[in-house]
Amino acid sequence: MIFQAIFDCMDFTGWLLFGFVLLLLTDVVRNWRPHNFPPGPWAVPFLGNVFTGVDFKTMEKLAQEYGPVFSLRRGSERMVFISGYKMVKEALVNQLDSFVDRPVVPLFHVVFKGLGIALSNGYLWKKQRKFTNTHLRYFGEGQKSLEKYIEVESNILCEAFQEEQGRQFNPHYTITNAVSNIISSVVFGHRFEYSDQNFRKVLELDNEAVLLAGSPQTQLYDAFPGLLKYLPGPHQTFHSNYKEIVMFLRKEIEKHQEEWNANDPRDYVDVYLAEMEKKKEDPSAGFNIETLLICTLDLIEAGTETAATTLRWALLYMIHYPEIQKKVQEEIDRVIGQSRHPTMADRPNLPYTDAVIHEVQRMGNIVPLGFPKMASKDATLGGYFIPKGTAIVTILASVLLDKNEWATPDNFNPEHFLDSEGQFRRRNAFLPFSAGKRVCLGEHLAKMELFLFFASLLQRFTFSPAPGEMPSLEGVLGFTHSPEEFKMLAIPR
Ligand code: HEM
Repeated sequence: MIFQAIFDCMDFTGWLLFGFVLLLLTDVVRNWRPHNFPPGPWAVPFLGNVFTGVDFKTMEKLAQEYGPVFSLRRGSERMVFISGYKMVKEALVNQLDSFVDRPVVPLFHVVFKGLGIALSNGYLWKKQRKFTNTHLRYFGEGQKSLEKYIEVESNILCEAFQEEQGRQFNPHYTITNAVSNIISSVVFGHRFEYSDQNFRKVLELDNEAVLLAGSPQTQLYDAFPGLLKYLPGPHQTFHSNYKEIVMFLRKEIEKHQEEWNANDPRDYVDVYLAEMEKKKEDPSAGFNIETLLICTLDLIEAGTETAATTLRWALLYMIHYPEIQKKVQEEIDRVIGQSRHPTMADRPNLPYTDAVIHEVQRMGNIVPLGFPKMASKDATLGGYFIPKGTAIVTILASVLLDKNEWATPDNFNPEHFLDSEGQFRRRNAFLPFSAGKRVCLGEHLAKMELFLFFASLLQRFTFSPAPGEMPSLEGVLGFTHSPEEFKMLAIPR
């Protein structure tokens, strides 16, 4: 009776208010924080914390306020953030099976569709990762070994720098092309000339996509994919860039299919095509053309942007710290000299150079938030309850810059990786490749690339800023943390 009377005298505004309160209540009930869930800032009704930029600097501030395990809500999805070496190690290493899966990230899902290696799960992920790992490990020997490929490419890169004849230039795409040529040789059996405009376009599209992936406007897509897919915005550029990259990769695969000879496997794609024949009886392992396409995307992308960005940071730090550059060159001159190329066998004899590369990776901090993860089962972390299916972010930046682990966390200091005798010293909190079951698949390859490219460049050149233009060490935040564009001089030694 009372409700009837209220309804009878409600006007349009009253109904609007009533509808809003009802929606608000539904939102509150639907997004009720589970018992003992990690704390976090107050979330705006309906939207959650979409106005909090998910970048490592903001996340560090939140960790100071809420502790090493805290949460945010985007739309109606809750995300848990894990900060600092102690807690990240607990999550990835001590609780090895708790956070193995990837969540569906709508922005990426449009492209990767849960296939391939980096964003797949379960049986398909296990099979694809194992197959790719085996191929990378036994890629080839002698003239076709990974080390040989990197040595040859380092030489070509040095020649390209030489052609600049001491003039100022931006090394961005020459380095990216050189690094990409290593994984391209593994995957497609050939490299791309630095003058190849088609490939350059692919590298530029990828670079733009990686930058866009980190912007708050693009990330808004993850909170409201159903609505935003119809609206203009940076997410549209992101998706159309990937469309073009995928088209490029598809053409390479089609060429391989035409030329395929079961008795003469030349590269990853050829070996994968053979595996597709063998695994016909096991469709859930996912050995088919669509998964191959995404595996090549994973490898080319993860194998290019990361190591190339690290090398750009390396040159930038050398420009900023000429006395450190000089010490690296002196060590290389003493151990290798000028008459032969650096090899992996030289690494144990170049502890200072090795320490500098590690310190570049620590300060470069190129994947600050790691790759997204998901609780594979109900878990407890730092005393908080994390239900199965919750999205997890391990803040790798907070490990590489952890005040409890590094003597001078915010300063470039190769001594972090040297003992009192000047010998190389491993550090547990050095986790740029993450850890646990999802640890970077290309760690071994990346370490070879960084060492051989860096040592070859410093053997042949001295790097300095373009006159009057000391480049910034601030960095640009996208999906990766990369240097701002800079020009430099490469003076032959
Ligand atoms: C300096 C260079 C590199 C860095 C810093 C780096 C870093 C990372 C990180 C942080 C992850 C996420 C791990 C996790 O989820 O816990 C990852 C995954 C991955 N990386 Fe790398 N990476 C580098 C180079 C490479 C290279 C050269 C390749 C090429 C083979 C590669 C292939 C992959 C793949 C396929 C994954 C996904 C693994 C999976 O989900 O099972 N990475 N990398």
